[in-house]
Amino acid sequence: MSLAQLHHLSKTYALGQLRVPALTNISLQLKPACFTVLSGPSGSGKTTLLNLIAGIDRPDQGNIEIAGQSLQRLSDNALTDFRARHIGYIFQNFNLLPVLSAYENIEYPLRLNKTPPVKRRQRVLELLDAVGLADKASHRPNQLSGGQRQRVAIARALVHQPVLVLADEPTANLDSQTGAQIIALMRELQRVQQTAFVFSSHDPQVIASADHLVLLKDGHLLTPEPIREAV
Ligand SMILES: Nc1ncnc2c1ncn2[C@@H]1O[C@H](COP(=O)(O)OP(=O)(O)OP(=O)(O)O)[C@@H](O)[C@H]1O
Repeated sequence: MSLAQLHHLSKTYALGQLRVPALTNISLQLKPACFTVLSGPSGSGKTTLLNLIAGIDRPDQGNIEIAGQSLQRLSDNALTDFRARHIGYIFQNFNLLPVLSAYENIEYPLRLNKTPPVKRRQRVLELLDAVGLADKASHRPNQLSGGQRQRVAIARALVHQPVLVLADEPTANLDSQTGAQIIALMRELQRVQQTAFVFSSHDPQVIASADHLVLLKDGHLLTPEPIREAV
């Protein structure tokens, strides 16, 4: 079974008169509850591909289907709504709201999708506990370490029970020990919540944890490794 299918995606950026081809003819299947890592040299198109899968940007050619929904067919508003309901995104710099506490940052997507207060509270407390931050609920981002901020970002990405969580270089701003803890945490959440994760990364620790390694070079897909069974 496939969770997401990418069909012949291409994307070119315009930079003044210059055209920069970022992705060329990418076709790929993403399996449910699987750890997929996009790797490749700087500028190979990893972030561009993540942004297309997330529906943050649209391809020039090709189509993406996630859980049976063709993203191409959705209007901009419907795409935003689809993203809010089905996709979680962990940004490289975490993108937490500085004036909100850890609790409020995690709760934010549930406020947006109008989850009733009692359910919101239950789910936020569950996630705070799952990422080991139950005692830091009232801390603001500037009162947390880098690894703790990353945990808040992970909890926020998972709180609305998306089918797919995307992360751009999830360990890039962490020391290697904290990075290893974050990978182990995401593995555990993947197992418990049955969510699929797709990361972009150069980090050998992240690459070693992949069920499915996808290599990009100059916007082209190199032959992917066979998919290992998800644990
Ligand atoms: N907004 C943009 N305008 C013009 N060119 C862009 C833009 N964003 C990315 N590019 C170009 O598209 C190509 C792919 O960029 P992308 O950021 O997807 O690569 P990446 O593999 O994520 O790189 P890195 O590992 O350095 O983050 C690069 O040549 C980059 O310079």
